[in-house]
Amino acid sequence: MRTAHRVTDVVDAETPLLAAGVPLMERASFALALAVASDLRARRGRVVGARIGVLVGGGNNGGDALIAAAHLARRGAAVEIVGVGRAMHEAGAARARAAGARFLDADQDAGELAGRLAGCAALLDGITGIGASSGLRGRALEVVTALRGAMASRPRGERPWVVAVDVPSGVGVDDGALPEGVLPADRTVTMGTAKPALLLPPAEVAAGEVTTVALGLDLTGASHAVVRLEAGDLAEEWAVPGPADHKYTRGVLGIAAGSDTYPGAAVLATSAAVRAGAGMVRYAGPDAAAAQVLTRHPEVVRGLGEADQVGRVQAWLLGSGVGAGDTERLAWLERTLTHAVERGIPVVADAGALAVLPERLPATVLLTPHAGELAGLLAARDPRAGWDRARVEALPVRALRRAVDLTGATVLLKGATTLVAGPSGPVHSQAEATPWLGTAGAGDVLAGLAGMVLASRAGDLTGAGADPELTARLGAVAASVHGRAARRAAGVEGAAGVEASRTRRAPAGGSVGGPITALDVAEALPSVIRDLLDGTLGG
Ligand SMILES: NC(=O)C1=CN([C@@H]2O[C@H](COP(=O)(O)OP(=O)(O)OC[C@H]3O[C@@H](n4cnc5c(N)ncnc54)[C@H](OP(=O)(O)O)[C@@H]3O)[C@@H](O)[C@H]2O)[C@@H](O)CC1
Ligand SMILES: Nc1ncnc2c1ncn2[C@@H]1O[C@H](COP(=O)(O)OP(=O)(O)O)[C@@H](O)[C@H]1O
Ligand SMILES: [K+]
Repeated sequence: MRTAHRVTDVVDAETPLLAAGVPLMERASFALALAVASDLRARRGRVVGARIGVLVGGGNNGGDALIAAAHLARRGAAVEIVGVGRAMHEAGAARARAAGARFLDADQDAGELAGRLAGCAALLDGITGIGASSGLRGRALEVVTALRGAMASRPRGERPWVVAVDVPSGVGVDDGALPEGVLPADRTVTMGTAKPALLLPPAEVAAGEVTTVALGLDLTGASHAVVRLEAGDLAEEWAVPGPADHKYTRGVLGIAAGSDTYPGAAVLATSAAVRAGAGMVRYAGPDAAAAQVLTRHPEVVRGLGEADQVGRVQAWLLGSGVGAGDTERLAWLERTLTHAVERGIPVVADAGALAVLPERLPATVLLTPHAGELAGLLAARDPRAGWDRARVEALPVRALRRAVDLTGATVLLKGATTLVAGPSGPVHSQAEATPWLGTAGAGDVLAGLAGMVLASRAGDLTGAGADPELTARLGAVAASVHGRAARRAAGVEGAAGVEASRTRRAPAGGSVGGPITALDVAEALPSVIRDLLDGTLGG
């Protein structure tokens, strides 16, 4: 599991150590210099003679960069420092100067400065860290903007290797905002613990590979702001049948997906559920879609009539492939959702079901909108806040939290990185998918998979002693398994592929994969789940 902590928690953990004289900045900057040296050795063979540009702001983030610059200069690098803040960490600057680093004229034309920096072997971004709010300004913004332009005009292989100090300067450290003028890093060396922006869209793409420096911070009392589940965590949450289990104890999922207009959604959602190991699927939908489901999956049981006539289920998937004009189906979904909520049955509410939500929902209802659907939901409930798709994409965590507050439900926001949060607990951020997954019907597969995961753990989700944060965690499990199945189907494999998905770059030396259909994703589920449980799945 990868985790990130909020700025206030990091500051609270640093304060007693600093008061006790623990040299946190020494540790941070030494580790930073080591990381830069090791990247330089890997990329160009040696540190000696390498030209390293260092962008320095006025606070301690600049201090980290300056002391690291001193270490690198002592190892023979040709270090060039550019101050872009109103002040400069004095002790750090003195050490860098004493070690032989050169200070470039900070007032020279930004374009000329940028041209010079763009020719460096490596660049350190030490402008701002956790002490600044989102968005660079002033001279810092001017220099970074010019630098981005200068770097973009060079061939990829001739651009400097960019290392961000703690976070890429200018990101929204806690909310993951990515304003204009952030220098995208190849690596971020983060101090003490990862910061939320390093795991959250849209800022995470600017972080590159993340290296965490252990500073000895005591964060045991601090809650995780962001959690990213890894393969071992998924295996722990996955329900594995034992000898005493049978189809009913393994979980029966009711699926009300598909319509005469979109019958395919029924096939995709049921395929995902049965392939992911549902004890049983009861399909409650129109005749034509049911016929297609049963042709493909004879093991599916048809459920007719109202919710209480369909037969017992441990969870429902409602709404995939039901359009806004399908009033009769929508009314049925609304009645079934009410029925399920009254009985404490977990529900995945997807697509059409998002249009018939009651005012308040329990956390055991998992809403699965994409950004457009979430914008619609927020615009309806929070009309004065001006939510639209672009705003949801720019501030996805804020949008997600707002939707949770307004509904009481657990919300899963689909995207290249999928976010899940409930009324309590962290934001889960899963980035295992491949862009090949952006294909029609992929969401129906996720909905069926998520429904099956909830059905298989229904006993833990409801009743006395149930963990109120489990729905969100299981939503994250489904999103991660869905993304991994997409990668397997597309032929993008390995932990390097996970990292490449997150940073939106091609995996080093690996395959970028190829096209897939939504059904391919469902079909890849059994082998991915098997490998997950065998412990052979990386990342
Ligand atoms: N404490 C320690 O010992 C340890 C601290 N550590 C390190 O310290 C970092 C935190 O340092 P911090 O608290 O000094 O704040 P920091 O991130 O440098 O930002 C403040 C500076 O930014 C400037 N600035 C602000 N907004 C801006 C903007 N929009 N655009 C441009 N500039 C802007 C602001 O300028 P001003 O507003 O004064 O003009 C001020 O100069 C942390 O991330 C980690 O790297 C680690 O080494 C562990 C030990
Ligand atoms: N660029 C991307 N990278 C990774 N995953 C993506 C990308 N674009 C979309 N996805 C995933 O594909 C699925 C699309 O779902 P959705 O938008 O509901 O499509 P549909 O309604 O056609 O099923 C979601 O799980 C989403 O996370
Ligand atoms: K920084």
